[in-house]
Amino acid sequence: MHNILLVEDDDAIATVVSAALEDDGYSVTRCASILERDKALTGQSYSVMLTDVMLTDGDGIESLPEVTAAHPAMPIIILSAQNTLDTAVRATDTGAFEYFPKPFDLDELSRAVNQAVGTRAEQSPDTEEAGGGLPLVGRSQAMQGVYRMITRVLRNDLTVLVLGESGTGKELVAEAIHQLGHRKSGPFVAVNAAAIPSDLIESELFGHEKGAFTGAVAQSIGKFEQANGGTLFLDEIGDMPLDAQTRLLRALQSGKIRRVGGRQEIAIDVRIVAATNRDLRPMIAAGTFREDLFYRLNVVPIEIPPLRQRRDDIEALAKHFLKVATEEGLPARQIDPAALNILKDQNWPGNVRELRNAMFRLIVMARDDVIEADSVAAIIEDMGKTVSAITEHGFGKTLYLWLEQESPSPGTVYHAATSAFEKPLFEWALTQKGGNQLKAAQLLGINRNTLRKRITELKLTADDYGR
Ligand SMILES: Nc1ncnc2c1ncn2[C@@H]1O[C@H](COP(=O)(O)OP(=O)(O)OP(=O)(O)O)[C@@H](O)[C@H]1O
Repeated sequence: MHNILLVEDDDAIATVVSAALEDDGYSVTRCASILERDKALTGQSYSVMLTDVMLTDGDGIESLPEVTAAHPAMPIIILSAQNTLDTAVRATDTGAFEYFPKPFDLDELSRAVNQAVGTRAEQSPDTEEAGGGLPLVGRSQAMQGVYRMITRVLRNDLTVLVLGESGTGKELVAEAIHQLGHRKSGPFVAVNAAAIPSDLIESELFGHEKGAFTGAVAQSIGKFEQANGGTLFLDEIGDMPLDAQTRLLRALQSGKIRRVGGRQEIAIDVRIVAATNRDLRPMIAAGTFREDLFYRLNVVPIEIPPLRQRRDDIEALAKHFLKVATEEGLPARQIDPAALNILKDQNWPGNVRELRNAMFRLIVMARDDVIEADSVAAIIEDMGKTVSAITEHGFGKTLYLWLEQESPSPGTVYHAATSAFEKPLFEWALTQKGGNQLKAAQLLGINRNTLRKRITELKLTADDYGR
């Protein structure tokens, strides 16, 4: 059962609030002063703390930084009769989860408590989840900040822009906003602007009517319409071509879309969450990203710090991935503390995704049940070689390393090496061109028949890249 700490010196309010919370199935510990609060907090943990601001023995906000430092995972909800901007700002500055000016609506307060309990990091020593089984692991101060921002957008439809390096968990945050928010019964639809050929983006977003362009053999419903009533996640927004940006802006401004080749305007009801790993400001300056679209999207920015700035999360994440791997059918493994320490020392340029991949590799390679420090050191060295080879020595040196590692048998070296680089190259070109071999060949600057022949030899299926 969740225990709520209620710090309120007005007896009437305290009685009404605790009755409402008890009705919701919580147990409530009441106190009427800062002194009592501090006593109640000693050696005890609570799922949520609700606190008044003006208490008989002082200011309830002033001493919050100490409370947060001692109980970083406990969301704090501030109840205040001083409805000034200053109190709201001070409350927000202390990192409070929510701020309720008095008089407040009890139903709203109880919803906020439910959400705070759901979003709170679990106290399990191994992994923590941000409510509803969502695998957002990590209890660092930095992630607490991210969770708090998430909770601020759950009960509204404000547009969110999730920022962070590649692999930091932007898509997971978008999913959390959807699944914990009031649109959770609607669809969650994701579009990756970087993965769609630029001439298809508009049709992908807005759909098209039959015959709208060559190849439009049937009517198609776009992502906006698919996401109706739910959330549309626009990933890699910085990679969207300018004309698509213009149409997107128009749709966001008017709340209506028009299918490509269509006449009718269709009203849409979607919450937008956009994400990018690019710095959009220089792109605005360079004219490759529309400034007005940026302001439309950047209503609530949520920035996820890179993993190297929240090393406290590495252990929980590593253990979480051991569990995920077992759920996916891989053997159960433990990790040695010395091995964990090596993981904690790394810089992880590919962030959580890179750590996840490293953990899966370690699980597959481990000789016994425990992942030891020497295996971690070996794969770190390996990963380091690839990254530094590419950044420091370029492609040629990377190829040398590849040859050293693979040592193809004599007489097959040329064939092995060209196949090794042709395969990802062709996959990339086909993805860029939606599986269209002619366009992929034009992009590469090679003959279409050569491409077709090599696709067969390399056992690639062009259709896999079409949409
Ligand atoms: N806090 C986290 N807890 C658990 N798993 C995480 C967390 N953050 C990221 N991951 C995992 O790391 C991987 C990358 O996350 P995700 O795809 O959300 O990153 P991203 O920032 O959207 O990346 P990109 O910019 O490359 O699209 C996924 O497998 C995701 O499940």
